[in-house]
Amino acid sequence: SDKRRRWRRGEPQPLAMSSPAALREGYEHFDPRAYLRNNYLPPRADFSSEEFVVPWKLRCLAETFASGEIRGRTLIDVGTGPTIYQLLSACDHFEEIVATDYLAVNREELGRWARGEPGAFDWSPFIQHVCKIEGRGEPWQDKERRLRQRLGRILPIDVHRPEPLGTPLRPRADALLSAFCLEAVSPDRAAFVRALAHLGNLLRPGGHVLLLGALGESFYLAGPARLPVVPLQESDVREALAAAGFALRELRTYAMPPALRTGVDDVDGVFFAHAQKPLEG
Ligand SMILES: Nc1ncnc2c1ncn2[C@@H]1O[C@@H](CSCCNC[C@@H]2Cc3ccc([N+](=O)[O-])cc3CN2)[C@@H](O)[C@H]1O
Repeated sequence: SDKRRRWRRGEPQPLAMSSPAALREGYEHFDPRAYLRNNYLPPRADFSSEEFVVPWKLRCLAETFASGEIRGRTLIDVGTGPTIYQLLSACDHFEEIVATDYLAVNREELGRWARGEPGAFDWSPFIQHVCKIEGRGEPWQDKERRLRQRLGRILPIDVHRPEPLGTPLRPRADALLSAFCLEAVSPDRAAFVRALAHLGNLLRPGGHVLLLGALGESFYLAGPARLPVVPLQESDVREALAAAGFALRELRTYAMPPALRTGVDDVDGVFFAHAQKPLEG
């Protein structure tokens, strides 16, 4: 794409902020409610057909956890942001879900939902859809209650640090999930690979990695904030996982339909990767 050619030629990107310091400054203006509105209300939160992006994302996760292979004591979610949809299928298989985010405003938004406080974002359409596709006839309120019970720590994180939590996570997590975070906080592909390698320190050998992310995205809006994103292709994701020492199990991609290209970003598509940290790691 011309975005990529511009990026490859090193031409100045519109509003690109090429350093971690500039990115940090950009995130000072991140508005969680605007971000939720942009991505988790209609038209993107359209559950009427599997061809829409939210059902596609939820199905990737539901199908991956359905086998029961991915389970254990702790799953850590990296760059949770203000969203919990990505944890709905995971929460059946782990005693504790550790949520993390760089911004206090996002950790506070998560806390409001976890405590069932008024004014928290309404995730019930997502919970109802996940219960439907998991096909166990589970009342959505049961799923909501279980995630709230298992959503334990909500911690600050910075993926640019070798120890993203500031101190080593002990015991290390049995699984790690990250949705739309790394490409949105890395100035370039090399930083994306380094961040991915840092996440490896949080995971036990043999642990599973589940990544959801944007393809071909160069910016996104979150209220007053306009954040730069490193545009990734499927091959970049494969190479980054290998470079970070993970063994790829499955990679699926989704092309964003015109109806969902709403101007809140310039996403071309979405990827879902399931990988594993080698046992001898
Ligand atoms: N240094 C850092 N370390 C860790 N987390 C950090 C750091 N800096 C910021 N953060 C944290 O990471 C951020 C995660 S939100 C990033 C948004 N990614 C782009 C956005 C997402 C999205 C969602 C859904 C769909 N779709 O089609 O369904 C498309 C798209 C494409 N646009 C934010 O929570 C920030 O607080």
